[in-house]
Amino acid sequence: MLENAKKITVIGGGIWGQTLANLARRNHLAVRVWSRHIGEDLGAIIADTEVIISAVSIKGVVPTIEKLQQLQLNSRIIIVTATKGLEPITTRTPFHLWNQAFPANPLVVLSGPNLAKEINQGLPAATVVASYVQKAAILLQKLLSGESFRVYLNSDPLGTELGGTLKNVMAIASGVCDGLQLGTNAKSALLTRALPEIVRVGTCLGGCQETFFGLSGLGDLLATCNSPLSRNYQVGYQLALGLSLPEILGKLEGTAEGINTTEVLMRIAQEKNLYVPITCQVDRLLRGEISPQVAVYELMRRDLKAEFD
Ligand SMILES: NC(=O)C1=CN([C@@H]2O[C@H](COP(=O)(O)OP(=O)(O)OC[C@H]3O[C@@H](n4cnc5c(N)ncnc54)[C@H](O)[C@@H]3O)[C@@H](O)[C@H]2O)C=CC1
Ligand SMILES: O=C(CO)COP(=O)(O)O
Repeated sequence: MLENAKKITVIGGGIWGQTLANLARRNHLAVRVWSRHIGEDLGAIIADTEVIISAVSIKGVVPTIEKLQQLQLNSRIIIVTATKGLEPITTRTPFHLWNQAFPANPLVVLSGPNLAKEINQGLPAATVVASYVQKAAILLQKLLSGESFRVYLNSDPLGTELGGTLKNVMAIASGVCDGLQLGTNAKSALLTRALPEIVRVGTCLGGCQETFFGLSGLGDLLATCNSPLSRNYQVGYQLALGLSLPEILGKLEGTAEGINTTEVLMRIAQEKNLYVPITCQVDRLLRGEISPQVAVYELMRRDLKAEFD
């Protein structure tokens, strides 16, 4: 099978795009990385490509799609989306946007607990490739799997994508929890309550409940909410230390998608009448309306309720 994928093009030269390219190179595949800064002709690069992996941040998804639409993409090319975010204007996920633009191409979502820096060090990690086109997901599984990178299949691309997207909001909350030194009980309560919030939103947007308990859901929630390597966690942590958002973003390496996701998710929640208490406090905090301490207080003083309802 591997020999059939002669060429992979990764779009997005950030740390995640580079990491995915390295994983494919470890399997001796011919990989090109294209980013808007390199000035190379994307049309020439994808001329004989069989797989395109999009690893741009959410703000780059629509521009990337528009660029590829001008290039009359061959419908046999497998498109893989590795972005974790919600498009601000349409509130849609990257899977929706890619599917709408290229309905004839096999489309795969790649998402999981994948802190790029750890993967680049060769530390063991696992991820999920999800698609309605099983053959395409199986090919991706073979192309990227290796000794230190284990790739699982899933047939729920939307749920796989939403788990990775929604946990970024929770990672900001988790960073606040650690930055304020609220303790292990608080952290455990936060992460455990974060999961049903993710499931509530994720199933409403079309994901399967089961998916959110897997690697791309709970797995990524645990990784991102517990690691200083996560940019989203760092945003929350540093807000708790008293830094302002512009100060934090000025020094942050790469994108913290949870900031945009929180804003978009609040609009979705209002429109669909979804109960999202943690997201709501993260939103008020990011807007500068409340302090981290008040966000915690507001979460604790809500009406008492049953654990499962
Ligand atoms: N860094 C990580 O550990 C992981 C990141 N991700 C996700 O992958 C995506 C990219 O993450 P990183 O590489 O870390 O971010 P990054 O900030 O390092 O890179 C973002 C990339 O998107 C491109 N981009 C941004 N706006 C664009 C535009 N308008 N047109 C074309 N390209 C544009 C940038 O040039 C850059 O190549 C994010 O959605 C992130 O959540 C997923 C798994 C792991
Ligand atoms: O998605 C990630 C790990 O799975 C990366 O998290 P950050 O974007 O918060 O760095």
